[in-house]
Amino acid sequence: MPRPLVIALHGSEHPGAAALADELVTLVGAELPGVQVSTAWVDARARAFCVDQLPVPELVEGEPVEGPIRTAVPELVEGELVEGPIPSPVPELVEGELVEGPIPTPVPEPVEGELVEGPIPVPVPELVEGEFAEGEPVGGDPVEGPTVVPAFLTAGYHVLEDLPALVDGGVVTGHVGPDLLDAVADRVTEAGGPGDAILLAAAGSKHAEARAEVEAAASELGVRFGVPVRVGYLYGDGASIEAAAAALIADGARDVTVATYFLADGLYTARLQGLPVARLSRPISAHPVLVDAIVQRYAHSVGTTDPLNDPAPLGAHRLGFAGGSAPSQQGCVQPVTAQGAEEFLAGVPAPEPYLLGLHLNGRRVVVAGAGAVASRRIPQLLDAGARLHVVALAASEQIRTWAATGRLTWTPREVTTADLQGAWVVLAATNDADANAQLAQAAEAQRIFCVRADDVDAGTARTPATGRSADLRVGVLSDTPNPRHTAAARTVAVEALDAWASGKEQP
Ligand SMILES: C[C@@]1(CC(=O)O)c2cc3[nH]c(cc4nc(cc5[nH]c(cc(n2)[C@H]1CCC(=O)O)[C@@](C)(CC(=O)O)[C@@H]5CCC(=O)O)C(CC(=O)O)=C4CCC(=O)O)c(CCC(=O)O)c3CC(=O)O
Ligand SMILES: NC(=O)C1=CN([C@@H]2O[C@H](COP(=O)(O)OP(=O)(O)OC[C@H]3O[C@@H](n4cnc5c(N)ncnc54)[C@H](O)[C@@H]3O)[C@@H](O)[C@H]2O)C=CC1
Repeated sequence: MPRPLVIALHGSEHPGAAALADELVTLVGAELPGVQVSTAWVDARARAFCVDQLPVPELVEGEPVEGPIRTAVPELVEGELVEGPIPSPVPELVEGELVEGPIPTPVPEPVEGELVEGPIPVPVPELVEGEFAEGEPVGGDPVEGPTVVPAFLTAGYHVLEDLPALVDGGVVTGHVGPDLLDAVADRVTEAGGPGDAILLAAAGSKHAEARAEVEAAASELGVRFGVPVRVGYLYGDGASIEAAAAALIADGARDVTVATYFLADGLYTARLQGLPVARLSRPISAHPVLVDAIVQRYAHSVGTTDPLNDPAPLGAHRLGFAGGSAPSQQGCVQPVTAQGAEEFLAGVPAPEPYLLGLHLNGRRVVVAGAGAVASRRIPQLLDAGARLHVVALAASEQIRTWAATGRLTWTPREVTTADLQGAWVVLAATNDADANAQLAQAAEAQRIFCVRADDVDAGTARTPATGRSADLRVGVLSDTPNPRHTAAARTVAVEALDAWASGKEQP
């Protein structure tokens, strides 16, 4: 029974918000066959408007949600597209009983009036004020509660306080914002930008950390497009959008593109129309990058055995550009140059790796590739208690066995930088140098240590030969990486320590 997915959106009285919710349910649902996907709006007044069509006061960020969170799942009719945000009760299904009324997806080919066979999917949850309903599937395993993916650009009030307080018995993943720069950049290009400067238009927040996320997005956009970028806020502290536009113009910009840092059109984006700029990019909307970010977070959450204790879900993790042209200083450790080698040979001491014992118990470690190298290193990571996520096109028999017995998760597909979400360490051990390079670069940007199996100097860590003697752990690296020499030295060290220990024990 796959865990249901709830995509949490801010919500707005503007029809753009409901349209986005519908599109996301369709597009994300298509990526996650068999998973019940719904949306929920966090903002109470926006929801009230959409559900009841009542006028609402202007939205004010930072106010608690009152009343129930409602999913935007409308009455479900088999064979018809979901339209509109109005929820309606869906009958509970009982195995062996006649199905009456509308049939909730994803019942496999349900026919009204016929007996339901096989496992019964959890019904669309009946909503309880202040929490998500917990469904008990009839005759199946208990459902652990939904995975809630906050479709928010920054971790401000709603993501950090509001949403976690509302979710009971499920898991809230990290917000999607850190993954969406590619989508924002696409929208800028699509609009004919960037021109000679970019004005990044964001909602704003009272949380300084949330504003820092926007500033970081701005600087990454600047790197990508090579033009000045300023942030302008439509709400909250920080420079207003009008002030930021004026500042860009005062700096000489004459061909400004507004990069709209919103998921959908809403109350705020209307204000962008009056700005003295050359062009506006459209909101991110249902960009494939957003769909992928939601799918990835869901996939990670169901891959965890202990989701509520997962150190990752609420974290904000900035991802680099997937396939983008980041500058070299954002990449990994500089490759060894001819000059570097000469210096080394001339006796200039080279910086050496710092040996550290990592406590990985319960921490997410991502392994890209599942061949010989991954298979050799995974046992030590399992011994350390790491929560292992393997992403690889094909996996060794050993790794498939570990996956089958729940020791780790294996996702059989190409690795992407989004897989780094929540990781503390990544092993780039595919035999695809480009994939390894992209991972290493994105890991560098997020300060996740990365071992590159195919190019030690392009990673930020390397793997020692390890061994144990009684209560001692031995790790050996060599100044010039040399696995055989290193492994042999490890064996010598372990034997010497064993002899030393047995010598001490003798009277
Ligand atoms: C730089 C380093 C970076 C990193 O961390 O990945 C790295 C890099 C490379 N290894 C290569 C080959 C092999 N490495 C092994 C074995 C080990 N390799 C390990 C560490 C390191 N390997 C890091 C250096 C640590 C240091 O010395 O300071 C050990 C110690 C730890 C571990 O991996 O668990 C482990 C001993 C395990 C044990 O016995 O306990 C075998 C043997 C086998 O596979 O059975 C082979 C193949 C057969 C052979 O050649 O002997 C290649 C060539 C690839 C190619 O040809 O394309 C590269 C790439 C390159 O050199 O650039
Ligand atoms: N550091 C070390 O000790 C060693 C490093 N190497 C290097 O490490 C790399 C891996 O070596 P092996 O494990 O022996 O290779 P392998 O061929 O046994 O396994 C490669 C794995 O990468 C996966 N893969 C390939 N492209 C992928 C992509 N885009 N996304 C996700 N998965 C992908 C494959 O499905 C497979 O699981 C090689 O490039 C090799 O040069 C090789 C031997 C030892």
